[in-house]
Amino acid sequence: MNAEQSTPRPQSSPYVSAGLSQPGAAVYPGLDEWRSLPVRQQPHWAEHPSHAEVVRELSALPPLVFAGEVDILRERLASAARGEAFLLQGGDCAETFAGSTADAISAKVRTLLQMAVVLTYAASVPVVKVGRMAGQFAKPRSSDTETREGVTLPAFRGEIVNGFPFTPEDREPDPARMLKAYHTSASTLNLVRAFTTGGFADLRAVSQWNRGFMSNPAHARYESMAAQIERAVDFMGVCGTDFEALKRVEFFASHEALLLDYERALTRLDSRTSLPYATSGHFLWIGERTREIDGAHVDFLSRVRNPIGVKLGPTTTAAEVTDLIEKLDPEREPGRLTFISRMGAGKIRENLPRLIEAARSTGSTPLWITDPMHGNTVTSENGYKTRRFNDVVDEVVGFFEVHEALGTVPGGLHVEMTGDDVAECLGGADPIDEAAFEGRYESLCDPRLNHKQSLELAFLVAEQLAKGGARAAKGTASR
Ligand SMILES: O=C[C@H](O)[C@H](O)COP(=O)(O)O
Ligand SMILES: C=C(OP(=O)(O)O)C(=O)O
Repeated sequence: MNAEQSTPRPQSSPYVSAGLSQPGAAVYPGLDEWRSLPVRQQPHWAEHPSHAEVVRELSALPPLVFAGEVDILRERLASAARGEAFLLQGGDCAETFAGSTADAISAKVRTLLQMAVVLTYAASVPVVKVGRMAGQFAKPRSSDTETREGVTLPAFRGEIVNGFPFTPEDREPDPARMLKAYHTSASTLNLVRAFTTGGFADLRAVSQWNRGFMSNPAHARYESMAAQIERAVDFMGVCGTDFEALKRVEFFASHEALLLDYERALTRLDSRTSLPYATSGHFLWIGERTREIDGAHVDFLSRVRNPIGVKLGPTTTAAEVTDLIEKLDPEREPGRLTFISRMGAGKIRENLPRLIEAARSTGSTPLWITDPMHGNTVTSENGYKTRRFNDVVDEVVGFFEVHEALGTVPGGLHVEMTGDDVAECLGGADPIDEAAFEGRYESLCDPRLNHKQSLELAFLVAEQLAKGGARAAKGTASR
């Protein structure tokens, strides 16, 4: 595990000490077991005067996603694990309440749809689209505190916990923020659902998704691909094809299941099966700092039916991988478990193979995806957290190389990105330099790819996928 983790601090809840589950929350055997385990990266707010009331209110609110949708995503992820689809997962490092505007959500969704079109068209592979959005409000931190000019305050842990401004009032964790996160997630999801089913995502509008974005090389390449797609669609129209299927896209929401008070309060029993689902998002992942096998996060997520991801950093051992499989996917259920490797460009080729081999030895076929962001964070000369686009690309290429060498499936990409024209990651075809950070660095935590860099990465991934597809086809032909 990571040396950055803070000390485990078992926490208690008034409900647990009373031997009760939260009023209104799903009651199911084992769902509260996590409360007796070491839990990392939580605010210490159980004694806050509004904590119990907020949890009670959250427990009574409607689910944000439905169990049936979650089951569909599990099936889609199973196809990706078999190599029949590719998972594209992306969004902000940390969503913000004020930043959850219609324009920002639209730009993010359009960018993801553009990336998906590039992957689908250039590599002939269906893309499972998952936003890192409508719930990505909690952040694990390397340190519990932050010091500026001799003043030490609690670290910013995402707007679901505390505020970003460096004042004692803002940095004080406030449970009422969980309600704000819930309502912001609900309005974001509402708009995403409208965008993806109400005509905005119609494939016949593929070139319109480019409108409003700054012109750049990836943009021009996209325009030319969009024109080809539109010609093909027109041709199909002339042939009498029914376009209903092109009008809407499936789009799922995901976030790191970090804040267990929130996740537990939003867990509901599915009316069809009476099984527990975390209804804060379709896909939830466990972060690199909270994936210890005997910890609260792994235990809690082992008990819900959602597809679960686990981040695997450079120190992950083969034994940790097999233990995670036994705990999170004992039935070896297709689509249940996704491993998100985030090794760093310099380490992936050496570290990933033994983890894949370990998983293979258990008879499990998890979905393997790459997060080429989190292992490649550096600090710029002018003091910003950043990532070099070339490192991101190198980690992606390493991921494909490792899977090709082992004959396994490189199943997806997980990126921190935005549809906005920010300057947070260095490089790209229309290069961002350090000076640009001064006016256009907006992330409250980690650096994101901007719209151009995201599109450029999609073209590069599509090339890798197309090469793999061509090799597979050749292999099949010669068999
Ligand atoms: O997004 C990931 C983590 O929350 C982030 O990298 C932690 O950053 P820190 O090391 O600045 O706390
Ligand atoms: C914290 C994150 O990543 P990791 O757990 O891989 O560090 C994240 O994806 O926001």
